[in-house]
Parts: sequence; structure tokens; C-alpha cells
Amino acid sequence: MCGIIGIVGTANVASALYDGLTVLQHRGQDAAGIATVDGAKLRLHKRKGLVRDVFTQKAMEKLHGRIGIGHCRYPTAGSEDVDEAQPFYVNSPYGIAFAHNGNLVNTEALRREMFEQDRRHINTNSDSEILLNILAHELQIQERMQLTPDHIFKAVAGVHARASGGYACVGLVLGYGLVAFRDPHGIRPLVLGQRETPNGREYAVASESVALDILGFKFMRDVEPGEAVIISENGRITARHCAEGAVHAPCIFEYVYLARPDSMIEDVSVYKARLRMGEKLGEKILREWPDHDIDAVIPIPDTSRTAASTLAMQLGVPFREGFVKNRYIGRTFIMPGQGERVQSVRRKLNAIDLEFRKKNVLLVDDSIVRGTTSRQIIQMAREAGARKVYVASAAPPVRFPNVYGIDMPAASELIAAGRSVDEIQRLIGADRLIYQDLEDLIWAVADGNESLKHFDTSCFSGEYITGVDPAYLAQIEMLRSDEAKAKLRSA
Ligand SMILES: O=P(O)(O)OC[C@H]1O[C@H](OP(=O)(O)OP(=O)(O)O)[C@H](O)[C@@H]1O
Ligand SMILES: NC(=O)CC[C@H](N)C(=O)O
Ligand SMILES: [Mg+2]
Repeated sequence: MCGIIGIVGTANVASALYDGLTVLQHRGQDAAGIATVDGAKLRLHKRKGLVRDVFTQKAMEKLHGRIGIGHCRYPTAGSEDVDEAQPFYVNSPYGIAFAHNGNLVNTEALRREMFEQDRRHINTNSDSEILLNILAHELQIQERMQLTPDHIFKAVAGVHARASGGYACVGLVLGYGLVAFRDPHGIRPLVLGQRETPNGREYAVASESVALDILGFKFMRDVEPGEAVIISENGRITARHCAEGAVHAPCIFEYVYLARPDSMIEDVSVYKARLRMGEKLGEKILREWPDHDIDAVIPIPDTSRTAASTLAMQLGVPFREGFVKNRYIGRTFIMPGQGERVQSVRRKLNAIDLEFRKKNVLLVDDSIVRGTTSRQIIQMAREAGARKVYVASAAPPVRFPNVYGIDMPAASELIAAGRSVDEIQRLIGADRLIYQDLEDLIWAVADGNESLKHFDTSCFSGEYITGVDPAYLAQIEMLRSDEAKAKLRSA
């Protein structure tokens, strides 16, 4: 996942984009960028690093313009190089800057097609550069001097017809304005907001509603699956569905881990969905283990805290903080290499020994992916004197790669792939391991919005809503495993 944001304002927008990106930082810690339109010029600054480090005072001063987009990246395709940081830019037609959250599953076919049919050279291994070039091509073939919303909608429909995968996107078309769109299944999130200023109304789109909140934009609605929203330079907003008939299937992992708890996605509070996950998990434990001997429920900070609180309540067992997180270290799971992830768990979390001594503790995590966190945390709990260490996961076992914007491409790296719960329990060294059932997870989210009937649950179920070629899965396993990425980095 990455974070994206776009604003059509009445005054310079760079500092609002910057602030928005800082609250989307949890979606991507690898690189960040902002593009603004300054008259007829595009201003672009992007670098590797956290938002606060990428945008120096000097860089910010150059980002003039009252229309702009921003991106923070967590790579799922190509390399971690600065060349693949976003926004991307193409100079023809019109000049377009573009930011993408998600991942395409037909990248290689598109890359060939782009070159052979459309005579477009793609200069990086990024799927986002391909997506931008499709949009550019679909605008180009309409051969219009004067763009209208119709032309842009038609171009987005052309993107939907060719690209397969998850994509929430925001683009700047120079001389025209901003366009935001989501893939036909609405896999990745995107919301729309507005705010009134003395100079008139301003619009913003962002991956999560928390970005609108902190900027003082009023949440209007989610951009709908397959829909494109266009906001012209002079603030006229138009929207249209550019893909008909696709099943709406938002990514359920957003609710489990990716999104901030204070965000609303598809009218569902992420926080409340996590509370319900804890409740359901508690019910399961009481059902399957009525005579449990748990003395305390302890969350593995940060994301699992919400679910752990209701789980403890359900069990009637005290909720205790047993690990303290160093707030200056980022999220472990979205770090690019396994070495960094392992080190980071120990540096990030420290046990409060007294909370463990001679107790049977239930450690709760939102999800267990590679098992990096749970393995170490269980050991730390034992070192702190716990008698029994049980583990519960608010999500079901992650057994299949994610191909829509979460970097878990190699089944071989997932601790639950091809393993039973007993085997996983042994591997992580727990005295007992309990996972949420998939139907309960779905209930926990869907209970917030009855109109949500489907979700992308592929990493739990192996069912890919867009369909996915087994050759693609084999290819990403080969190219994007930690080992492959480490080789690439040292090359
Ligand atoms: O099994 P693993 O491969 O270790 O992945 C799962 C862990 O990674 C995430 O934590 P992270 O530290 O990224 O972020 P958080 O502070 O938001 O919980 C997630 O919350 C789990 O704790
Ligand atoms: N996590 C994402 O959304 C990644 C976007 C894009 N696939 C990239 O690798 O840059
Ligand atoms: Mg965590």
C-alpha cells in the first residue's frame, strides 16, 4: 500500500499536501513525492525516505501552485530506487503527473503492448509508470486540443479495459485539473472531501479520511469503484462511473492492519471494525476453550490494541500493556528487508517484566504474516517470566500472496502457507495459537455497512477477484522474495 493525496485549492497547496502525507505515512515509509502545477509548469520533488526528511524547507519553497498531488511509497513492484518514487510524469499529451496506490497483475503484457502497439517506452519496472502511460495513451488517441471531462472519462474507461489489479489513482493534467479514480472492484481506498475558504471551495482526495480530517476538509464520500472524479482548475467537479458491472470488493486487510483506526473506509469505521474483530475472536476462544487459564490479555503494539481491548472484555480477563513501543521507529511489516524487520522488532518493543512474571498471558496481534513479530515477542514474554504464552490473531492465517498493493508476494515467506495451525504454533513457539475465522472477520467489517457484500480476502482465501495468472504468481515469488530483493539491492 501507498498513500496518495490530491488537492485543488485556492492558494498554494504544498504545505497541506505535506501535512496530509504525514498522516498517510503508515501506508508507505520508503519514498515520498509532491507535484504541483505552477502556471504552465510542473513542479516535482521526490526522494527516498520519510515525508519529514524528503521535504526540506528549500524543496517546499519551490512547490508553488494551488493544484497538487502527493504520494508516499511502499514498493510492490520494480525496485526501491528513487527512479520509481512517485508521482511519475509524462510530458505528452498535455503533461500529466500521476500517483498510484495498488498493484497491477498484468504488468508484463501491458509493458509489451505499450511498446509494440502504442510505441511508448516504459523506463522503470514500476507498474505505476505503465498505468500512467495507459492513461496518457488513452487521452492522446482522442486528439483533442481542448479537453473536456468526457475525454478524461473515456480515457479512464480505456484504463479499466486494459489494466487488471488494484489501483486508486490521482493525476494532474496540466492546463486542466485533477482526476482521481479507483479500479472497478474498488480494492484500494480513496475518499473525497471539500472545505470552504474565504476564496472559495477547495477539494481533496486521499487514501484515507484521516488526511481530510487533519486538513479540515469535510468528508463527502468514497470515490466509488470504477468511478472517476474530475476537478477542473477552476474548481468544477464532475464524476462518472467508467466501468460497469464489476463486483465491489474492497481489501479486507485495510481494516485488519493497513489503515489508521481513525479512518472511515466505505462508510465503515476502521476502529469499530477492529473492536468487532476482538469480540468475535473472544467468542471463538470461549467456545473452543471454555476452561482457559488466561491471566491477562496483552496486545502487541500498535495495531492490535483495539481488537485486544474487546477480546479481553469478552473473556472477562484483565487487559494489560506488556510491551512498550519506541514511537520513533516506524512499522516493521512494511520495511523492505527481513533483516531490518527482525532487528526492528527488538528495538521497537520492550517488555514490562512485571506484567509477565508467573502469569499465563494471551498475546494478541492483528495478523501474523511472516511470523517475524510473534516469534520474537513470544521469546521476550518468556524471558520476562511468563509461565504460559498463548497467541491470538485477529485475522485468519495469511496463506496466499497479496497482489493488489501489499508487499507479501512470496508464499514461501508466509509462515502459514501450506501449514496447519499446530505447525505454526510450534514454529512460533507458542503454547497455544488461535486464529480468527474468515467468516467472522468478514462479519466484523461488513457489520459496519450492510451494502458491502464482497471483499478481497485473497491473502486468506487464495481467491483473487480479478483472476490472476499462475505465471504471474510464480514470477513475483521469484522476483520479489526478500532474497531476490536483497540481491537486487547489492547488485
Ligand atoms: O508476522 P509479521 O511478518 O511480523 O507481520 C505482522 C506484524 O506486523 C505488523 O506490525 P507493525 O510493526 O508493522 O506495525 P504496527 O506497529 O502498526 O502494529 C502487524 O501489526 C503485526 O504485528
Ligand atoms: N504499495 C503500493 O501501492 C505500491 C504502488 C506501486 N505498485 C509501486 O510499487 O510503487
Ligand atoms: Mg504490529
